[in-house]
Amino acid sequence: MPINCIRCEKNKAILKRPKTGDAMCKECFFFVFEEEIHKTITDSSIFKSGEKIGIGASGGKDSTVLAYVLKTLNERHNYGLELILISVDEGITGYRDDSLESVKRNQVEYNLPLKVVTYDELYGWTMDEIVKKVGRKNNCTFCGVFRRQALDRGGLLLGVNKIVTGHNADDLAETVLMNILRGDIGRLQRCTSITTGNEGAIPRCKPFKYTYEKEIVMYAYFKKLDYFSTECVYSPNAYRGYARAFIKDLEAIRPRSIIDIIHSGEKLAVKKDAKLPVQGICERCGYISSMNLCKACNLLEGLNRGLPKLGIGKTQRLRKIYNLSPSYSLNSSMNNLSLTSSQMSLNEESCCDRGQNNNQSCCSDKNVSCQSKQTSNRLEVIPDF
Ligand SMILES: Nc1ncnc2c1ncn2[C@@H]1O[C@H](COP(=O)(O)OP(=O)(O)OP(=O)(O)O)[C@@H](O)[C@H]1O
Repeated sequence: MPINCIRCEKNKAILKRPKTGDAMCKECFFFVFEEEIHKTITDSSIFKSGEKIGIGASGGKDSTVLAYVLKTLNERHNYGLELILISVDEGITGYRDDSLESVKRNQVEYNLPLKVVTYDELYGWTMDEIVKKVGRKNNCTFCGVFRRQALDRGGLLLGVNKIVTGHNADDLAETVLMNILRGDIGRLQRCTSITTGNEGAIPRCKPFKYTYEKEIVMYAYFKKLDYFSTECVYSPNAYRGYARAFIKDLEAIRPRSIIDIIHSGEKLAVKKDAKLPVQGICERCGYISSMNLCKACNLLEGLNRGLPKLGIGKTQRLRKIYNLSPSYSLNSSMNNLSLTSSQMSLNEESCCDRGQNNNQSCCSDKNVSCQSKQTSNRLEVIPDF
């Protein structure tokens, strides 16, 4: 016998909410799904009116739904935000080129500006080329490190105040679990925060922190959103895959498990005297780093020197073996970061526009290009945006 929607009590229920098991009609599901995200946003005061927000848009389901829902909520609740899509093209043939086509269609559909930054322009390497060099085993390390930085670089070029990503509750629960398994208390402490990166780079926010992946898929399906759903052609992160499978098993028995793991992660406190990595900046490119050289610079140096394993694993030890000093000057595209697609040079943007503390003196005029050689390859971090 058909049952009625638990919320409106009028329409026929056509779905069962994965998160709660509630039987609902389509319209009520859309509304509660969106309003739960609105509550997450307002409870944690993620945004301030007038801010420019970059949406990390990969063309996948999470970021497509994120763009659609943020646009909806921005209009419905008058957030007063300027929304921009930022896509990173890692240079993965048969994967990112196709997913970027979805982003471009959504850009038109949602009437939002789009900025695409590419690994090729930023680092002088595409992922296809990197995989040829390093093989399939460690390529996810390169991709993850470069993507994180590339999104920040795109955000800096556009002058965004924050970047939002489509990381969802399942992703967070996996990350909590992985950090526990690795005993990584530094990351464990940070990973459940809805906003990260306040200490240096552009703050990153996760409005889907409590949103279940299954509900995102359901929402995208019933809204008929245009997204790309193929897995990356290069080997997936195996370790995360096991954590994911374990969490899916737990969810099947008890859907609350996902939220419970996130809440446990939030409640885990780190002893005051525990030694945590100290956040500084990379002495080569200026990006946030707890070491002299950031991970991206290490990986890039390895690639450019024909030592692709240099940045993987125990970097410091490998640098000693290869007798490499952190101040070695890298003659690569990192030293001349210039985004041809926008005709904007990071060199100018970074040292002139953003006023990083230790570069304050390099120039004060917003429109003047700073010629300082020393700072020319620095990615500006924004201590207080
Ligand atoms: N190439 C990219 N360009 C811009 N943003 C990206 C890119 N890849 C990932 N992101 C951002 O990081 C989030 C998490 O990425 P992840 O690789 O885990 O993919 P996912 O969980 O499949 O998400 P999606 O379904 O949006 O692709 C995405 O939702 C998106 O906001």
